[in-house]
Amino acid sequence: MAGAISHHALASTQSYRWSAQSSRFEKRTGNVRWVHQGTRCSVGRKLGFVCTSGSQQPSVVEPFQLPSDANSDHTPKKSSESALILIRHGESLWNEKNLFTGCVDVPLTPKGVEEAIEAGKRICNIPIDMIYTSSLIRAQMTAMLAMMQHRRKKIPIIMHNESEQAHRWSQIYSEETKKQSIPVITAWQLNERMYGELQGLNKQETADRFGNEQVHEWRRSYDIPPPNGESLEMCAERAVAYFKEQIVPQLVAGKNVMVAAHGNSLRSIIMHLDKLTSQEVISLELSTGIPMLYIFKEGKFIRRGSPVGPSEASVYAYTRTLAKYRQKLDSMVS
Ligand SMILES: O=C(O)[C@@H](CO)OP(=O)(O)O
Repeated sequence: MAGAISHHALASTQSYRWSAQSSRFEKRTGNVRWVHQGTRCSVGRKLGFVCTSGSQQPSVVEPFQLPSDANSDHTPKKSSESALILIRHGESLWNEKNLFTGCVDVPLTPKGVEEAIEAGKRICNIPIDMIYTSSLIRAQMTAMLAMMQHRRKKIPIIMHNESEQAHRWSQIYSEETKKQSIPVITAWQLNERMYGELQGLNKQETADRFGNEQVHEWRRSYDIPPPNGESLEMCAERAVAYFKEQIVPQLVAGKNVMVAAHGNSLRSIIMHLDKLTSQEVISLELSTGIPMLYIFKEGKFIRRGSPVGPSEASVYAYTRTLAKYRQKLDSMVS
């Protein structure tokens, strides 16, 4: 039953608890709100995650092959279980100015840099084998800054496959060095939705001009595109297709993957993972710089919220492998 759920999460250092009495998550912090409806939790504004039913309570699952040494490479396992971390980039300069950004390539603000570093601290105990980012610098900065916090200290390295020459010129000729690195794949398919003629316009001024309702429809509806831009549905056609074709096979192979992308490209992926309807996705909002963890197990994605901090126990108890990996890291330090 839904009342059995107790999840920790999300957008701040506080934890949130499911209340059986009120049938909803009761705490609200900053711009995060959770609303529960029925056994499948839906989505309030600034969603941290969609909660799960009682059958998906945090659990320690059967072990599979553990990394024998956390200092060694995190060898992908023949397992049906792996971790997926989704993270929206930290605040960008145009988020700060409240401008429609879409595919315009703007960097993070100092606050966005802080958010990325903070996000990295939260996931610093989770082994990551591969990173996918969009082709936009705000997502790439976020991924890199977050990885700088990882306790394992592997180096994220961007794979340059844009031409045969770029690929050849970036070869690494040391297996040992390769083992100490994490491949970063950049893909335009994970870019923010193209906002068309709204790109560069102020969101408030646009709402004043066209009305709140119209602008909300452009920003959050599933199938209504902004003028000459992409609807969420159009964005999903490329982002979800890429996710299924390129990222899922890595998870199936037992690799742990981080995806650093954007509000709307991630909304479309979360809509797919959580099987949200086109109505439900309207109220799905993602905060900047908040990592969300899914466990991929036996072909299913199980939402596990966000590590509140590096020392939080619950996320690492979701699978025995994550717990063991963290123990190894702890023992290396002590
Ligand atoms: O401007 C954008 O590109 C996006 C994300 O910042 O805005 P919105 O939240 O309105 O989809």
